[in-house]
Amino acid sequence: MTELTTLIHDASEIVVGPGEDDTLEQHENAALAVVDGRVAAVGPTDEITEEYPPENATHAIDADGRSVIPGFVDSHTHGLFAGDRSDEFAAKLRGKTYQEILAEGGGILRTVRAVREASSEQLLSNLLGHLDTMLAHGTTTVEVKSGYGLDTETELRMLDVIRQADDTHPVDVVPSFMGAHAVPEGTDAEAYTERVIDDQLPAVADQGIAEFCDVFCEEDVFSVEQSRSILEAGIEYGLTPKVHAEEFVRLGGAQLAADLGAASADHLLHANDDDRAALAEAGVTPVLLPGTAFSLGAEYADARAFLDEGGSIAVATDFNPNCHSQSMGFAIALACIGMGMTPAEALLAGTQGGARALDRAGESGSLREGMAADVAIIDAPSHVHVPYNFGVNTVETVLKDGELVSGTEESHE
Ligand SMILES: N=CN[C@@H](CCC(=O)O)C(=O)O
Ligand SMILES: [Zn+2]
Repeated sequence: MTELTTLIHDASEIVVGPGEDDTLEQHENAALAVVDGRVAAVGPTDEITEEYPPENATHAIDADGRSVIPGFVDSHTHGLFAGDRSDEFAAKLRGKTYQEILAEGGGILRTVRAVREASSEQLLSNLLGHLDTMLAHGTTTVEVKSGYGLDTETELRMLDVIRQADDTHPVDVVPSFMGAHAVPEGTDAEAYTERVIDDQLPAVADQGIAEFCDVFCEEDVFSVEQSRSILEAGIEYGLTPKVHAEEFVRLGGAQLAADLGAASADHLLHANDDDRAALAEAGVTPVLLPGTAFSLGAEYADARAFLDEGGSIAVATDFNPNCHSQSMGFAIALACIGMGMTPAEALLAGTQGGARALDRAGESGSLREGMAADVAIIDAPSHVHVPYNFGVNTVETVLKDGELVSGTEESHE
């Protein structure tokens, strides 16, 4: 006999996921039953509690008029790093550009120096701290990239730390190899591309510690041809491609992502209609990162044009030393206020869309029957309060696989 572990009841609403025509499917005055870490039933409280009485539950949570949503799936972060680049934030405000800082050996290259010097223990402690913050803000699955090592030893060390974090922290951590995040000092893009393909990728594949392979396809970083050769080599090793595309200029990364059938193309600030059509046609999830545009003072990606293509899009934090926010709630607020998405569209993009970008749409990002019971309870009666309360964490309680992992039980007894 299966064991009922958790019952959430008397929620003002439970957001299940995308409904017909990509609207929001939700139940009002709702309950959700969890068996063995999975959603067993979701619907009106009176119906669900008839089948699953609260007194039989191992753990009953009275949501008491609050909104219940799927845990956020943050599908693009560089959340493992060391050092402090807050002075670059100030320099950018005085007019320095991101590319100027990188060309002077700052930016990514500065974080590379700090990561190479940091011990694995220090790196793990940094990442676990960020995961705690993410979890408290409702994120239950997060992608973390390597890419601050730029040599085989440090890239492997980063991926090993990401694996350890996944093993020890309640948040699911999805590892992406990004040896091609920048060209390290003392070499050029062409020579370094060969090192990524000949040295780093075989070692990463040998350890089996990455799921995706990502490339910064950008002017003065990696060309479309170099990006293609890295991602094709990654595919040979079983790594699914992702592309940082059209962030500062329109170079062709989106078309490359479409050609390769990548899981996602990310940033896309300068993508045009042809790029959007190609991504939709190829089923590549566009991942929009409004926090990056916000922190760079750049123009936002054209979310409405992506939505008009009809496919699902993702919104993620891009948490990294240049975009220092772990909060999906804030990214969703920016998606609404900066990119004109509706709260429902932005919420779907931060849950189901993120899961698609990580090839996990059948596992997380919605609260349909059979999905992982990854749940955030909002301290407000509607999911609209997530972006409406921008800059404020509205997440009160988080469950991962049906287990309470953040927030207090007392508040719901
Ligand atoms: N654009 C490239 N990479 C990161 C920034 C990483 C950094 O500046 O450390 C991004 O996605 O925004
Ligand atoms: Zn990135």
